[in-house]
Amino acid sequence: MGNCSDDVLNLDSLRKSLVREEDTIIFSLIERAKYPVNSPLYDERPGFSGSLFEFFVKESEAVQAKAGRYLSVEENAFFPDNLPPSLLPPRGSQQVLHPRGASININEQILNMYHKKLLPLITSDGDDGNYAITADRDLDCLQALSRRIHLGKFVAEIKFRESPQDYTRAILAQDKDALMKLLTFESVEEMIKKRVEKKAMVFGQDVDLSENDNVGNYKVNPSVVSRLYGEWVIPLTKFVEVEYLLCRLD
Ligand SMILES: C=C(O[C@@H]1C=C(C(=O)O)C=C[C@H]1O)C(=O)O
Repeated sequence: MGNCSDDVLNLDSLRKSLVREEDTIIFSLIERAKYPVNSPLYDERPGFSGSLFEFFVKESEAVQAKAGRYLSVEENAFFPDNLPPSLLPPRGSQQVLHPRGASININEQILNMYHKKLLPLITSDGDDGNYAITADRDLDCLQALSRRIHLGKFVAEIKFRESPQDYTRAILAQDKDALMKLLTFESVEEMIKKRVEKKAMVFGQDVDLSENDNVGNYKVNPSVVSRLYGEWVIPLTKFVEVEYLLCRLD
C-alpha cells in the first residue's frame, strides 16, 4: 500500500489497494491454516500476564513500533497502550484524514471476530505445540485484516470529498443509517465476495505436474473466505467508514 498520503487519492486507486489487500489476507489465512487451532496458545498462562498469544503480539508490536510501523496512519496496533516510541522520525507526509477520525481503532472487535468466528472455521482441531510460529501466522492475518478494514477511513474521506453536501446533511443529523446508505455500493460488495472466493480457489489449490487438477482440495475453504468478507470484513470496513464520517465535521 503506502500511497494513501498522496494527493492523487481517489476511489478507484483506493479500491485497487483493497483488491491487492485481498491477496495478502488470503495468503495469510492459508499460512495459518497449515497449523491446527493450537488452543493452549490462547489460554492464560502464569507468568505471562495473559496468554502466550498476547505476549507474542505485544512484544512484536513493541519492536515494530520502534522500527516506525505505527508512524503510518494506515497501521493500527492491537495493543496500542504503552507502545515504545519510534526510533525513526515521522515521515512528514501530508495529513489526508481528519485528525479525530484518523485515530479510530477497532482492533478489539477484529481480534474478537478472529478468535471467536474465523479461527475455528479455518483451522483443524488439535495441538502440535508450534505455538510461536502459530502466533506469528495469527499476527500476519490480523495485521492484514486490520489494514484492510481501517482503510475504510480513507474510503470515507474520499466519499465525503466527492459529495460533501449529501454527507454533511447526514453528519449534522448524526444519522448513521443515512450515512450507511450513502456509502454503500452493493454491486461492488457482491463482486468482492465472488472474487475472494475465486482467489481462494486459485491461491489455495495444490499445484503439481500431473494432468489432473486438484480441484476441490483447497487449503482454505473458499466459501469461508467469501463468508469472512460478507459477514465481517465488509461490515467492519463500513462501520469504520460511518464512525469516521460521524466525526468528520468536529
Ligand atoms: C469500501 C467501500 O465502501 C463500501 C464497503 C465495501 C467493502 O468493504 O468492500 C464495498 C463497497 C461499499 O459498499 C467502497 O465503496 O469501495
